Amino acid sequence: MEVRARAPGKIILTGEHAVVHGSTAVATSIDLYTYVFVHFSTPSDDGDLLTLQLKDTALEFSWPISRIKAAFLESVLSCTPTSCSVEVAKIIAALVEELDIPEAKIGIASGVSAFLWLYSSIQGFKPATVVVNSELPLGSGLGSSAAFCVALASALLAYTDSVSLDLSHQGWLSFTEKDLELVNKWAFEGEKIIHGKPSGIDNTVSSYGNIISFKSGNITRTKSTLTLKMLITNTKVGRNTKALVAGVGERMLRHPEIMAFVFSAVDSISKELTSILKSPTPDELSLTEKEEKIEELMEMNQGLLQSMGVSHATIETVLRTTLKYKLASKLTGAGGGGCVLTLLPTLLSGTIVDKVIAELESCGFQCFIAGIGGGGVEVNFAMSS
Ligand SMILES: Nc1ncnc2c1ncn2[C@@H]1O[C@H](COP(=O)(O)OP(=O)(O)O)[C@@H](O)[C@H]1O
Ligand SMILES: C[C@@](O)(CCOP(=O)(O)O)CC(=O)O
Ligand SMILES: [Mg+2]
Repeated sequence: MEVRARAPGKIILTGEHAVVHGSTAVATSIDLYTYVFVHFSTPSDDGDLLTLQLKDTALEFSWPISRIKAAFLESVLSCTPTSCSVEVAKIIAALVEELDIPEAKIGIASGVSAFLWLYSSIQGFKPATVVVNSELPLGSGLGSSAAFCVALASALLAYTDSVSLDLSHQGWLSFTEKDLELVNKWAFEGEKIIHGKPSGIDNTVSSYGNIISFKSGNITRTKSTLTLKMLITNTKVGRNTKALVAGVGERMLRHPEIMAFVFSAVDSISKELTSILKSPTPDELSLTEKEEKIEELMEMNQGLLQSMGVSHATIETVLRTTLKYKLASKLTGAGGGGCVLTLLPTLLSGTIVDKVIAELESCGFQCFIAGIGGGGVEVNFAMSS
């Protein structure tokens, strides 16, 4: 029995961090995917191992099923999405500790922990080989952690009675709305292990795709009347979402009144963006006006993110560089390095785009334009690894 799942990454247009504290955020899927392939062992297969191959980091881990059973003491198998208890988190941490992950790749430990929780909760103690690879840069603000959890939850649920999928379907297949809700809830449990306190926006966009407005777990799908073109610049400065989210939480505790105003301003920015995206765009003039308004909202959001303490010297360099070409930018995701978005207005000449990309790349950054607003997670029963 084999299945492959693919889940998209995302960009947050407005509202990161503030969304963790109850503000509205607007995000959209991008056409870069994380793939999870699962081969469930059959009696004819040799061995009794659970193997995890992480292609992006060239790491492979194997556990004898007996070792996992002995560590967990009792089954955590569950039909409904469940949070990892403190006791089980300790057991998983001990299993991960034994792996001796090299210090340079230690960020992967949280992903392996999320894997162990999702695997044992959805599949129990069964031998299998799980292979993960991604088109997304890891830890850069494009939601690789959520895409990992969504693809993993989807592949692990695919053959269970909890979802209804046509197993004879050839090619990529979507889940029903009800099944997507289940996938999304399981993925959120994985994100909790990786992020500590996720808002849930990343796993929701990765599950459902498209453009969404998200506030305190409530999702509004937004049908945009304009096609946004965003340049994504990866500063290549690695960072960790969990630490950045915790940092904003601490600033909130130190300055509750001020931060409440900051979060409320972000909420208004996201609401205004949603209404701009939804309103009709009858002609070129209104398109230009809308793009100018979006640029202003992005600049204001960036200022507020700076006040939350999540910008970075490299992000400021991208902002300064794009401003020379009269282009507006903001960080996307957790910040502290990672990726920056620059709106490329529809009427902007290709020469300017080429020039700005060349200047950003001369600073050592990596630029790309991803397709945005595509569909969410899908599974495929016909593709081998
Ligand atoms: N393809 C992958 N393989 C292994 N672990 C992954 C993969 N994608 C994400 N992860 C896990 O997610 C972490 C990155 O998540 P995070 O800091 O939230 O950044 P982002 O979600 O913006 O990429 C990685 O350090 C790792 O633990
Ligand atoms: C900072 C935050 O708003 C987004 C984090 O996104 P990413 O992991 O940096 O891709 C956190 C969250 O919403 O859970
Ligand atoms: Mg993440």
